[in-house]
Amino acid sequence: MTSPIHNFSEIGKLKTVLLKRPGREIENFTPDMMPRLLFDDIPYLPKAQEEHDYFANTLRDNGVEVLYLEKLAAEALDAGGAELKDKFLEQMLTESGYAAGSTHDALKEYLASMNNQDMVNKIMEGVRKNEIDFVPTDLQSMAENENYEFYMDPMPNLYFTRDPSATIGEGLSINHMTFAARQRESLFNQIIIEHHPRFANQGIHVWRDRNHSTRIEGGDELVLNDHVMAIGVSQRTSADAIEDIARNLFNESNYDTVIAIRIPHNHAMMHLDTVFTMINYDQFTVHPGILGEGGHIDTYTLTPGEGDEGIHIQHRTDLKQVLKDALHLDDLDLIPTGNGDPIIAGREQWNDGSNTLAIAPGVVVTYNRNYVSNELLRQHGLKVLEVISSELSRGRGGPRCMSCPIVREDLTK
Ligand SMILES: NC(=O)NCCC[C@H](N)C(=O)O
Repeated sequence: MTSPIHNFSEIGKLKTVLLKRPGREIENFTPDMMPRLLFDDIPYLPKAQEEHDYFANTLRDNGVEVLYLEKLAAEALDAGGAELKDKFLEQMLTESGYAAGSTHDALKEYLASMNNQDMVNKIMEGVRKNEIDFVPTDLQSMAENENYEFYMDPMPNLYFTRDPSATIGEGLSINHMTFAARQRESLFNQIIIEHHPRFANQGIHVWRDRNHSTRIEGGDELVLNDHVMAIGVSQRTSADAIEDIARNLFNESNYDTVIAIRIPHNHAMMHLDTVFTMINYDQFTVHPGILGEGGHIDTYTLTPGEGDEGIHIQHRTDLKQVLKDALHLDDLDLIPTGNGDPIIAGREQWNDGSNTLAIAPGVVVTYNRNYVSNELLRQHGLKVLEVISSELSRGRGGPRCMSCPIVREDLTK
């Protein structure tokens, strides 16, 4: 049986990818909600959709099948029938703060009356109070949220499909994410894997599910090859979650090495892939701002062994040598974002200059606005496909963040 998920590298020719076309959720909020929703500005939706379609078409033009999260979620619900729709709604409402009570009942009636696609879109874009003709009588609505406009918040970060789940080999992690603004997102991934005809009952391994208190996000999970991963210890991914997934991978898959890389814990660099990506067999982008004196950074290589609960950990700080050893390479090209200039590097990293999506070894998709980093990539021999990025970048994510690979061809060397 061919697995519907097959992803053994960061750079193998991309065959199928999961995207989310930005919808009303990216403009259904006010400036004072932005920090909590992890946005830095209010995007202009028609332009963001145009840019996203350009991104999707760039992938299609290069032989990639594009799947859409919102469509798969509705199809999964169609496949699961009335029972699944009810179960999903109960879970979504509970995770939105309404486990029971009159507001729960009104929201459930409102959402359940829609067809599955409309319901999925509505949940994603958020439910405002003025949409439902109902006067709440429960204490939560009366005493806590009286002046708040929303019953259910929008989920504007959904177009960063990289993060709520991450494909690894012929399986995936379905992630418990850090901030409330994103925690409901992975429920869509869960119903797709469990109920969509393309994925359900196909023996897909879930290396780690979303029912955890410890945190991990896909932007930190890099599949370097068919047995080595790199995972960021970051604002969004905790060390205990890395140990947990490493243990599961060591026990249940061919993965035998996880390199945990500690990066600064801040909004601009919230995931490892905002500062470090693999783009060819022996080439990586790296933001100079994560490297200390002499190019050092804390790395912890986890392998099966006799340490804590069967894991051996080696601490080293020479990133280049750590990668060369793990990938059995004689040399390695670490390409600095912004060509190492501190002002350009800081500026371009902010707009995802390090966040490249490799669609084949040495072929990358990047934002056009990062022209210094793009030119440098070309000088280092890469083929760079630029996509437009004025509105999409306001959410603080680039081409890798906006894509979840489902199938990549295996590497040939
Ligand atoms: N992999 C990524 O780095 N994704 C970007 C996520 C941006 C989003 N606004 C967030 O803060 O979660």
